[in-house]
Amino acid sequence: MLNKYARAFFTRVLTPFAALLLRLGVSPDAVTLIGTAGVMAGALVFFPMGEFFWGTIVITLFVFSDLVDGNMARQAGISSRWGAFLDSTLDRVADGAIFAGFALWYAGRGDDNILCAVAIFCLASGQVVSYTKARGESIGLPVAVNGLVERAERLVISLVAAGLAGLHKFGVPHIDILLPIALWIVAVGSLVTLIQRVVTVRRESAEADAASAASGPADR
Ligand SMILES: CCCCCCCC/C=C\CCCCCCCC(=O)OC[C@H](COP(=O)(O)O[C@@H]1[C@H](O)[C@H](OP(=O)(O)O)[C@@H](O)[C@H](O)[C@H]1O)OC(=O)CCCCCCC/C=C\CCCCCCCC
Ligand SMILES: Nc1ccn([C@@H]2O[C@H](COP(=O)(O)O)[C@@H](O)[C@H]2O)c(=O)n1
Ligand SMILES: [Mg+2]
Ligand SMILES: [Mg+2]
Repeated sequence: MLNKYARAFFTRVLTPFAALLLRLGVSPDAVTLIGTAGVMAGALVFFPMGEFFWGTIVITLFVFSDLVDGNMARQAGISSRWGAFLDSTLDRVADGAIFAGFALWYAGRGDDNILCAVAIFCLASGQVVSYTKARGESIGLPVAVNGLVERAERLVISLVAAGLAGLHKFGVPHIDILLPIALWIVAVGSLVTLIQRVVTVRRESAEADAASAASGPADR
């Protein structure tokens, strides 16, 4: 949903910045790599220490690089298969670091085995949700469904909650409850999304197999 409705807005806002980076000689690949490194540092340095406010600030500074890199590539007319591969692959790395950061907190000083497990479930299910689309498309299916909770939703729900939960350290009472709530929402939402995508791929592959059986040998 966010990908559909918010992308156009962010494209307008980020286009001048993307143009500036191109004029400075920065490449889209460099933005992809630096953005991922920044997200990883924010998540894996701050979250395991329970510094959710500062971790979220650092991650937010870098996570928008994922919208800037493609914008730069399109403006410069240098969108490439390699760029698409690098972008998607490093998305998985960045997402893994964010939910690993939460899991490490709950495995350590956060001391909550259930929330640690929920964070690990968010990590794994998010990766599988993205994989369903990538694998479905690689076998020639349209995978014409995005589902309830795509990557943008996973990030916005968990990062907004983490940033606000971090205000607990500044004296805001009870606000830390937002992070567990967000993790549960992302976990359940990712499971629903996974089921939506698997059902779609199952239907599309049955249709494609039936069509190729009618016209010749199956191509798998
Ligand atoms: C005192 C208050 C303190 C609180 C501090 C809060 C600070 C702000 C907190 C959070 C901000 C979070 C922003 C997160 C922005 C995410 C942007 C982003 O990178 O989105 C990526 C997304 C997808 O990009 P791609 O097409 O490159 O990726 C594809 C995708 O990953 C597919 O995965 P799948 O969906 O299938 O699982 C893969 O299949 C594919 O391979 C891959 O290529 O981009 C978008 O979706 C574009 C839309 C972005 C919308 C961002 C909205 C941000 C909105 C609000 C944030 C600010 C809110 C502030 C609230 C403050 C509260 C007080
Ligand atoms: N280093 C890069 C990064 C991205 N691309 C191209 O942009 C597409 C992704 O667009 P986003 O707005 O989601 O970043 C991607 O599929 C590539 O075509 C690139 O070429 N090089
Ligand atoms: Mg990108
Ligand atoms: Mg991306």
